Amino acid sequence: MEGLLSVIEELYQGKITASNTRVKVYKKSFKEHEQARLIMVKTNGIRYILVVGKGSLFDDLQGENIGKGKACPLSHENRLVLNRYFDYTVPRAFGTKIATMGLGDRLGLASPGHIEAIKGRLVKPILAQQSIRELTLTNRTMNDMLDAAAFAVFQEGYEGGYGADGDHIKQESDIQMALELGISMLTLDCSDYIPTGIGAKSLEEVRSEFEKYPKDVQDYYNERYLHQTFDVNGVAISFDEETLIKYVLEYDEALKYMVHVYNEYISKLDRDFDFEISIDETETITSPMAHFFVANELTSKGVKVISLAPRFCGEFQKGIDYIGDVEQFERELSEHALIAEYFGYKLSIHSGSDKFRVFPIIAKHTKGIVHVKTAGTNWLEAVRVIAKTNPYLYRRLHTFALRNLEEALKYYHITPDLDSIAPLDSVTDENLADYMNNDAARQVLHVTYGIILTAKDDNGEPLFKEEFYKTLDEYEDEYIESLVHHIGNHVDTLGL
Ligand SMILES: O=C(O)[C@@H](O)[C@@H](O)[C@H](O)C(=O)CO
Repeated sequence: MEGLLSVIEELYQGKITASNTRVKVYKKSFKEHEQARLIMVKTNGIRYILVVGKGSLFDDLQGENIGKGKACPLSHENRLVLNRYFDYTVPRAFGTKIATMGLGDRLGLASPGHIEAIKGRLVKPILAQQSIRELTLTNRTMNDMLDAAAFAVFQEGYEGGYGADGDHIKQESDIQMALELGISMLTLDCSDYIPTGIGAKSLEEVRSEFEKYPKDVQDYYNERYLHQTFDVNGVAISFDEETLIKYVLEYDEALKYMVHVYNEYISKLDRDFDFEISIDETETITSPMAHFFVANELTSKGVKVISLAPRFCGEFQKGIDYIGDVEQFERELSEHALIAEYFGYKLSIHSGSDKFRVFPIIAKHTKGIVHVKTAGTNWLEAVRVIAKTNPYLYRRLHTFALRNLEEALKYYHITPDLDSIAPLDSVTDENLADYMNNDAARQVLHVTYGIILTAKDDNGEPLFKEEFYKTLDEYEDEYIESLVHHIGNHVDTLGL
């Protein structure tokens, strides 16, 4: 609480000079509401909202009395108070008319940089975006994610609107929980309902599986798709028996789940909402025709999606550029984009971090109406700051990540060439950050975030987490700069 008294006094008098060197004042956060004045500050690495004045906002914010005001911690309860008084701190949906960018923040520290990076661009930020996998691996809750984003928005005085995505949710209990907590977007991960290997089966094999479906279901699909051609914004799509049956076997169960979730939860919401369907985290590549099939079924059942994430050809591995045939990608992407446009939703690009080779293609065909998810790359920028500012910590993280890679591979599919990672003892402290320019090192550090952040020493104390946070706190401006540069490059290359 050192030094807060003088800032509270200044706030009371309405002239913040921020001359107190023990307290960092986030001047952009200054707000007046009726007879209360607020500002965010940091002292000894801890942030507070200082409030002076009177009225219900002053009374509702909970904190310690200091002089003429209060120092309120960034608690969940105080976040809810901010949400009640300042609309811009509440996550909101964006619909289909503007591009959005998922800016996953595994540490709860990246949003100030993200806000700076997208300000004034043709894209809205989904600042709160964490998958159940990420929350589990980092031991965080959905509320931790929502609190961090709302406080960042307040800190930066950013009133342009932001979203909160319950990302890659599979279970109904998680859907319910996330909706109750106030997310504005849900990414329904249907991968558990999509069998793999269907594409490789013979017509006889798939036909005999299809024949096990009730007769009315078989008739339904045959009548809707066989012997017809669909004109999708100039692309002709028609299904032969084998293709149709394979799509039914691949997507029928997933479609049932999508319709169920939409009818049970999404359609009943009394607020605008961005509902995204994800069929990307599976080995089954979504051809444009399969995409059409899924979208056509959803539309006929009244399911309104704001975005849909197909599994594109090639590989969208975490934290590195696109792997695969770029020409084929462009051919297919152009059709995916036309299909999305035809059905009136945004194409969603998952694992969108660092896909610089294909961003111009995505920009060209989606024409600014797209959703791109990033997450791990924001964590990697944090690791870059650690490498530059705390070499000793970086060296320990690096060694630990390589030793524990096997464990992380249970959750992520990556194929790093480990031999291409220079031995740690051959790299000087000044050059440690270069590891963040090596694909294999990036991938290793990308997927081991959970293991690193939750590692404990023999006494059960955090092995890295506290020092990691402390370093980033000390170098918060460097982290902001890094993100502005890196996410700025993403946004530039995407033409947004
Ligand atoms: O790591 C995760 O679980 C998530 O960040 C991603 O799968 C996310 O959906 C994404 O695509 C970020 O690029």
